[in-house]
Amino acid sequence: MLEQIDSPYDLKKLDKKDFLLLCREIRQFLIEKVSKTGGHLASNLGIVELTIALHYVFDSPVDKIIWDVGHQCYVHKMLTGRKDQFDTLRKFNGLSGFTKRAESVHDVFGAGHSSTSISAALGIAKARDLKGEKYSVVAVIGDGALTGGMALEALNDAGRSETNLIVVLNHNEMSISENVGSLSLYLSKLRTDPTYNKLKQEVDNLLNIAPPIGKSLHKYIEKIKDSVKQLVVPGMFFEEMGFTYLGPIDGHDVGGLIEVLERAKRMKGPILIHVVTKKGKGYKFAEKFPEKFHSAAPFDIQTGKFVNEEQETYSDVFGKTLTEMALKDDEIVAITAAMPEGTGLIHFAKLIPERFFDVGIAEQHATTFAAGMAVQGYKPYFAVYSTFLQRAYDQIIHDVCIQKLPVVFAIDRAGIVGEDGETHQGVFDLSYLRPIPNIAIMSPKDANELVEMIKLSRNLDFPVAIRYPRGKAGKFDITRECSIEFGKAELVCEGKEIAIFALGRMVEKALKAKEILKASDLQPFIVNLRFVKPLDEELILDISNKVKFIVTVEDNVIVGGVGSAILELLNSTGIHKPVLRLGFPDKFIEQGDVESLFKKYNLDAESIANTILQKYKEMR
Ligand SMILES: Cc1ncc(C[n+]2csc(CCOP(=O)(O)OP(=O)(O)O)c2C)c(N)n1
Ligand SMILES: CC(=O)[C@@H](O)[C@H](O)COP(=O)(O)O
Ligand SMILES: [Mg+2]
Repeated sequence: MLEQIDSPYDLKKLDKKDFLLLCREIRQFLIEKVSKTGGHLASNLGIVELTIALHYVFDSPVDKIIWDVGHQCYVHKMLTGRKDQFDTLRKFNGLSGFTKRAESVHDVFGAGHSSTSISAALGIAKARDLKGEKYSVVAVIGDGALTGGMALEALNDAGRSETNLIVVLNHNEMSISENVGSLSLYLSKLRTDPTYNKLKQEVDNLLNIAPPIGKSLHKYIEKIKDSVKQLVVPGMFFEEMGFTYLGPIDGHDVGGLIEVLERAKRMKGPILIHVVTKKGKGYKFAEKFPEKFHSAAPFDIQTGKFVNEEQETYSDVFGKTLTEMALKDDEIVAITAAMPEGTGLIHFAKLIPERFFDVGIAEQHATTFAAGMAVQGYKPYFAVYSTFLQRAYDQIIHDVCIQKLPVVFAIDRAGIVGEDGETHQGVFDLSYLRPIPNIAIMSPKDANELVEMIKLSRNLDFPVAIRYPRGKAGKFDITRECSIEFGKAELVCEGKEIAIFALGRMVEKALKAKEILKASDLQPFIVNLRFVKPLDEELILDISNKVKFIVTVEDNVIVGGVGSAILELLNSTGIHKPVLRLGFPDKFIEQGDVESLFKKYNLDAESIANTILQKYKEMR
């Protein structure tokens, strides 16, 4: 079946009875490919039937299908002519793991971050109406993504509009972890309440025989239908927001899905279709552990085991250290915006559930919620990926920093993250945090320093950001006492003529570059900066005065990063020496494995050494 499909048009030629086999083939394909490349397996396994039905009923790219987050778009990519590229999924120069406008006309709106689809869809629908054009606009959003503020803002706006717009809610009761919040409970109630479903079905059936009955009777039945809903499911959230609610629908029955989508296509105004699916469907390990197979590393299909599973990550170091501290310290609270596994806070959640808060995909709310807890004397640690904290910029400024509240931002996935690509690279946090008054920013060179920084942050009574990378951490000692002094850098090796000021994981690369430079008789000073704000001005100026030229190395964009901070410092103190700032250029960094990307952007040890050598030669 799959062989025959290179476009949605091919799908429409299939007999509906063939869909069962097609679904099986698609699942097999996904499991085989993702077991090698890694990727968002569980979400895609769950959305096979829905994607087929969507492409069967709608005419992409004339009709617009907008995927929220975009992590569940693999089947969509397979059906829109990209299945032959799956060996390159998420690789350097390969197929993106998200929707991407540059990749296909069928990817109407690019994504990676959550909860944008309804806003984008409403914008597209309004543009269509202004231009007097005719096509359907469909947003596909998960129940996790629906916990994001933007999705609710968009529902609020769309519901009161007369715009023709279809929102398909893919309800699998999972975000990455179990979904949270009252909306999630409400959806579960809709999904499981048999009385409601039966009554509703009966009324719906009555309505479906509308032609023979008069207009007034039809209206009357509509009214009854509304009252029944009111009676049985108080609130009817979506209908009261102005949407026509259709559902819940079995999301693994292609025929049923096609029927409801066709019906929705003919209806006017904003429609919400509630589709019930199982995350991970069709692969027993993904069904059992959907959170592990959400963003899966390569794995063995037979055993479901991941490659390198045992090694601990920076996130584990953070989670375990904070848990250890919080077991002895009642004031520590931990907050995540739907990332308990990814941030390592799962360790905390298991042992201290009463002081662990998963607020849903709601980074803005999480930040101000942390501020509120700090006002009441708690010490909140909000663990969040660098890229997702971008969402909460005003909350950091307005709610935390202006009030100088002692919230700690544990910024995970800082620097490049690799395969998730440009939407997820954490290369802006230094630049967006540095200008904010009252916040301290630090970054450990290794896992042990991370342990110490977390301990140091406990007694700082102002906002703090600790940034650390994605990935394996190496050995660490959780009992390590804090030997780091606030605002002080570490002189790692003495040298002459050249100074390298490096931050975080770039310290290791600077040290390797120093080894390479030995062959050219160069011996730079190496400074582990530790602090971006405040900078260790004394040490930086002292070393800068001793050398001919200065190099800064960071895994942030150069614009506004720590190199810029040092340049500003030197400038303000009248030291005018050449400063070579190494970091990421002023562009979005593409997907690929982290080491290839470091190489491409001349940030691997060898390239750093070469660039320094070249600069040194130019100066002589
Ligand atoms: C702003 C933002 N925060 C967090 C994430 C991480 N994230 C990606 S997918 C996801 C869960 C989405 O759940 P849902 O929408 O229900 O989709 P499912 O995987 O269940 O199909 C999360 C938390 C993100 N992409 N964007
Ligand atoms: C789609 C999304 O935003 C997450 O699933 C993300 O891809 C997870 O990244 P990690 O694999 O680094 O936890
Ligand atoms: Mg979900």
